[in-house]
Amino acid sequence: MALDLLTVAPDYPLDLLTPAQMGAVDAQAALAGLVVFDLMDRAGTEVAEVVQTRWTPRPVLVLCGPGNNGGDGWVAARRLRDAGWPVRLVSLVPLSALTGAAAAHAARWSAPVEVWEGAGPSLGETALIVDALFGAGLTRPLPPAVRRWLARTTALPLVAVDVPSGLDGGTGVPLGWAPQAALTVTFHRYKPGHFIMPGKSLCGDLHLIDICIPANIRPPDRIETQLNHPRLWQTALRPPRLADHKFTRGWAMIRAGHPESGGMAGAAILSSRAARRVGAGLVSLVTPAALSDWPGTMVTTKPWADACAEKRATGFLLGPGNGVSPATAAAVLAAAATGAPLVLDADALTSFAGDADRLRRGLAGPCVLTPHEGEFARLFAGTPVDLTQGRLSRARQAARWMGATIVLKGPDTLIAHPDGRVIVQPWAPPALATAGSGDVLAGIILGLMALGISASDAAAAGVWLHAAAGQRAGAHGMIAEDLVDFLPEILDKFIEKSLY
Ligand SMILES: NC(=O)C1=CN([C@@H]2O[C@H](COP(=O)(O)OP(=O)(O)OC[C@H]3O[C@@H](n4cnc5c(N)ncnc54)[C@H](OP(=O)(O)O)[C@@H]3O)[C@@H](O)[C@H]2O)[C@@H](O)CC1
Ligand SMILES: Nc1ncnc2c1ncn2[C@@H]1O[C@H](COP(=O)(O)OP(=O)(O)O)[C@@H](O)[C@H]1O
Ligand SMILES: [K+]
Repeated sequence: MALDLLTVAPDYPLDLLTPAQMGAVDAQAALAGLVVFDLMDRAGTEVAEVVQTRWTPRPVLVLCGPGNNGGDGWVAARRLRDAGWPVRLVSLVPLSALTGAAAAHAARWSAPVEVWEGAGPSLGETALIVDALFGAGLTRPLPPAVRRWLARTTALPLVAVDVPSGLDGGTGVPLGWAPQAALTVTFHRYKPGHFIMPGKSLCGDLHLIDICIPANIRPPDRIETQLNHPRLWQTALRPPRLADHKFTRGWAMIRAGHPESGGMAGAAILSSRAARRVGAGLVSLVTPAALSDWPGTMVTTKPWADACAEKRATGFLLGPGNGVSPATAAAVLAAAATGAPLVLDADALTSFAGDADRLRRGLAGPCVLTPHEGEFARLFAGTPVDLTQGRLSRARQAARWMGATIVLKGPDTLIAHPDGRVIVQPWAPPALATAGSGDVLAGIILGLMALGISASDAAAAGVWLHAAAGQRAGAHGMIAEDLVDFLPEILDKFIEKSLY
């Protein structure tokens, strides 16, 4: 699912349901009188529709599993055959093993059935595979023969029903292995695994189908994972007000590195530009070297302790180009002790590698940590965070343990809050993978927090605005410096107009 990030109100359901929550919704739907046979009919019919929209008629092989995912496959096969497509249907289990709605739909299939044997079916003329083997709630790896067969057919496009079979819909992590889909068609609500790597990549293009389960049928427990959306944070963004002066719009302090201490001053400069562009009233680069940047950026060579003592400071950022050192760690703890909003990135995180508990104990106010995978692994090694888990679980554990918002960056940036909620931002142009783009993100989040926006809103809004700037900058030739220049026009779309 591609998305225009410059759209203020894109239309998609935010809630991501775990397989257990989806199961609970199914059960409640049944209690409410919805018939599984009908839901399956709609699901399989829509799969066939999507296939016909994307491909011209061609020999298709539909693989049906033992459960309801397989049931969807029987319906899709029937619809494609009715539409004149050459369809082969392969059932993983003998038909006598099917139950419920899947068995009922299998009974409506009037053409030959191949039952899986040994190494699996021959491919023959097959030009397209529909994978209706297992759904998002798979709890164990694919049978080895199925895995080997699927691994041999990678040259053919594969349409996954609900998820590529083998992918854990709750985490985005394959249970051992899952095939690469060209297209995944899922039902009622997206699952976390559709958006979290490597699941996001394995699903290919995503289609969400409304199978007419009413929206008021919800799982009994709290939905803890959501897609990012402007409506989560848009009202927190505020225009300049008539009575504002620069100090009411926040004063952000950024610690800049010194080349002699292994630091790179350019990173902090990028952050300062971004913090200013999102509206912080004043931004100071606190630096041991004499830096020059945009004339409106305040540059001071005073000691970091003096910056921390500035009572009017409303936010601190440490890390970009700071150098990994005990001095950086000490500077972080000094800023943290003020209780003012804090953003920690890059070297500020790595300076606590092996000693994350010291950072945890030092945090006294709202804090956002913005690690990429490498920084995350270094910081949380040796903590209770289980680094063998997938990104969603790790980000969630880390935020809970640290008591801070964690922005785990990547093509599927996760914004995890200490209360267990995780916001997923699966849309970001890969051109953002360029040095300095993370420094811009840290500066955006800092600027928003310095304006008085909460850590959770600043992180979610910041990640969106950063990705939108990347999208606006275009696919080619974008450098981190460019991102900052697109922020004004992007903010203009998202912030209500100022009256004065
Ligand atoms: N309302 C909705 O949302 C709707 C949902 N719909 C569809 O339902 C799908 C979910 O269906 P589902 O719960 O039946 O799960 P699914 O994966 O098809 O089968 C589980 C079966 O597989 C078996 N099994 C598991 N692993 C195995 C293995 N490695 N090797 C062998 N067997 C294994 C397992 O056996 P068991 O673990 O009990 O031994 C069980 O029998 C969902 O993805 C969507 O496509 C639609 O119909 C429209 C309405
Ligand atoms: N493949 C990708 N697709 C989308 N966004 C990406 C991708 N790779 C990196 N990004 C984003 O680019 C930024 C890179 O940040 P980071 O790794 O800290 O770079 P730097 O430290 O050089 O500024 C992050 O916001 C990250 O989410
Ligand atoms: K499947």
